[in-house]
Amino acid sequence: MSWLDKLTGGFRKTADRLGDNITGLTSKAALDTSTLDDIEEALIASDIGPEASKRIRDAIAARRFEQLDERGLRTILAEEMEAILAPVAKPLDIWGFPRPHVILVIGVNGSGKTTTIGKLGAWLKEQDYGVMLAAGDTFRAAAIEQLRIWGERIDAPVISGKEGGDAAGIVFDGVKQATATGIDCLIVDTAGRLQNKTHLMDELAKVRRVLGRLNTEAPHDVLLVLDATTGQNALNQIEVFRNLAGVTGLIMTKLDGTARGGVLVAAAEKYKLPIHAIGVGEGVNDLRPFDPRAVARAIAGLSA
Ligand SMILES: Nc1nc2c(ncn2[C@@H]2O[C@H](COP(=O)(O)OP(=O)(O)OP(=O)(O)O)[C@@H](O)[C@H]2O)c(=O)[nH]1
Repeated sequence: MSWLDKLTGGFRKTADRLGDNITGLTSKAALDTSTLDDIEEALIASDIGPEASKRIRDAIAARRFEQLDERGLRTILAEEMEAILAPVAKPLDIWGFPRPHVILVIGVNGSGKTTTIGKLGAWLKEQDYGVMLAAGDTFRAAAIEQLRIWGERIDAPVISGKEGGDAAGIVFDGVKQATATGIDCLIVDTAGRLQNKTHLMDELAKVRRVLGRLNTEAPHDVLLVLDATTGQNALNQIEVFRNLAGVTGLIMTKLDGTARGGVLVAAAEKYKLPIHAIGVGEGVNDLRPFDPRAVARAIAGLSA
């Protein structure tokens, strides 16, 4: 299956929800105010968020359509969602020296952090970059083990310690070893226990201090991994982690199998943070750079 087919398939449930919500809205003779209101409501009900939904409604109103059939409406929605998504689509750029480029990956437990790190590592390796992983989530032994398994799968070395060990120490070792062995990119897993925010903030601050001592530019990226199935809760997580850790970019995962993929558009409009990639499956090739046109058309239920 091509990646584009996979993308469209991944967004099927989201597109179905949007489709259900807009059904019948275009049968009226003219696109009047009440139809525009209904379209805005349908978008909000599709997790696209109040800000983006209002913006899309205003854009449709400004285009002064006499009438639209359903396919026409889907096309306009795709165009307007693309206009929101395009400014935040930003491929990860790991150029720059000195090496290694350090990516800190943050997010709540279960958001798909470890899987995303594995997939991201595989994607970078595909481009011939040397990749190393660091198991900075020392809170659970299972998390360390899971990262080791991903390391084996993608053939990347993994720096890890004991359960309950010092995350900053592991990151320190990671940078040292990555530097010594000429690794291009070090990807660091972190704990995501929001239950104890002070501890989490202290831990992330310590990791940053240690990194900064070794390389003033590091971490080069702080990527927040979000689980699309949590819908609006994903937006709350942006709010929390932005304040907690300083987020430089987003990766939205689990867009397959959820009807809540519209939250991607909501996040783009509300926070304007770069979106680097999206996850549409658990497999090693299921993370891809964020293509705003393809994603907007997939959400609108149009083939790419
Ligand atoms: N369908 C689907 N499942 C995913 C995706 N990304 C991750 N998962 C699954 O989501 C679950 C949680 O992913 P993890 O990578 O363990 O999440 P985590 O944030 O590291 O969680 P902890 O290890 O508890 O800290 C796993 O079963 C993954 O296989 C995705 O894009 N699509």
